[in-house]
Amino acid sequence: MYHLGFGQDDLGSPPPTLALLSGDPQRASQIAQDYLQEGRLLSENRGLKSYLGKLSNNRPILSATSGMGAPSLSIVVNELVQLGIETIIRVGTCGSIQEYVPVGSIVITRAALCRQGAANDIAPIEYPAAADPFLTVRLVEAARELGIEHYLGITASVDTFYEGQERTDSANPYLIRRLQGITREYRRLNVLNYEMECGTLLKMAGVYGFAAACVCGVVAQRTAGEGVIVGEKEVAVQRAIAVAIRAAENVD
Ligand SMILES: O=P(O)(O)O[C@H]1O[C@H](CO)[C@@H](O)[C@H]1O
Ligand SMILES: O=c1cc[nH]c(=O)[nH]1
Repeated sequence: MYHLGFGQDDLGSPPPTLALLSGDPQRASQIAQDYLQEGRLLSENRGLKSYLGKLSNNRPILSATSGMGAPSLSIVVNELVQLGIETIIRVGTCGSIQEYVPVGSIVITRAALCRQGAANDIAPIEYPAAADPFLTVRLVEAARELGIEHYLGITASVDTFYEGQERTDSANPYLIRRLQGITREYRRLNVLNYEMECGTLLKMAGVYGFAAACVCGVVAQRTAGEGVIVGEKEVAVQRAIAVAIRAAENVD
């Protein structure tokens, strides 16, 4: 595969049909090293690290990198599906929009408000960005079993970390009118969190015919400020990974 940098022949027998997909290549490594058996690097191309390993039930699994944002994710997901991947769990980070969703907890997406340009190349804007219900229930069950504080709900997937998530403490303090007040509006609409890949992933799943779901560790609390709470990020990420791994182990 041109962008992933590996192909069918690298995947062994039986090949994996399941992938965990992280925005951050470091997280893809962490999953392979700390949570998979026999994890080995398949490729590192354009910063996209991909690992092959096994779950505790011996099932093969990929730990891959989407990169940040929907355009990069769309390329990676397309190539993963060409390689036979049938189930994708995004393991991400996010910013909370609701006061009751604290930093350190996790958000499991049941559907996404998809404000992403790349998704419009794949399906009409009205096309639903819905998570696979069975996979999503697996994530919720995993969080319950592991005793991890979790919230199930709607995620806002947008194209920019700063302007699109209504951040003004950045190189661009000016927000165009349609983004001024958008976080408050989403809060009122019961949207739980902001991130940058899930909506496009879920639309691709509907169109291509694979199962997808998303779990994100909360690293920012947008009712309190704009910044990422770096000191609590690792805990949030580890919780999201643990839940994704447990859910993956229970996929049929
Ligand atoms: O931590 P990851 O998976 O990259 O996810 C979130 O973090 C990045 C922004 O900091 C975006 O990709 C966003 O979706
Ligand atoms: O606030 C945040 C934190 C992580 N990722 C995002 O997209 N937004």
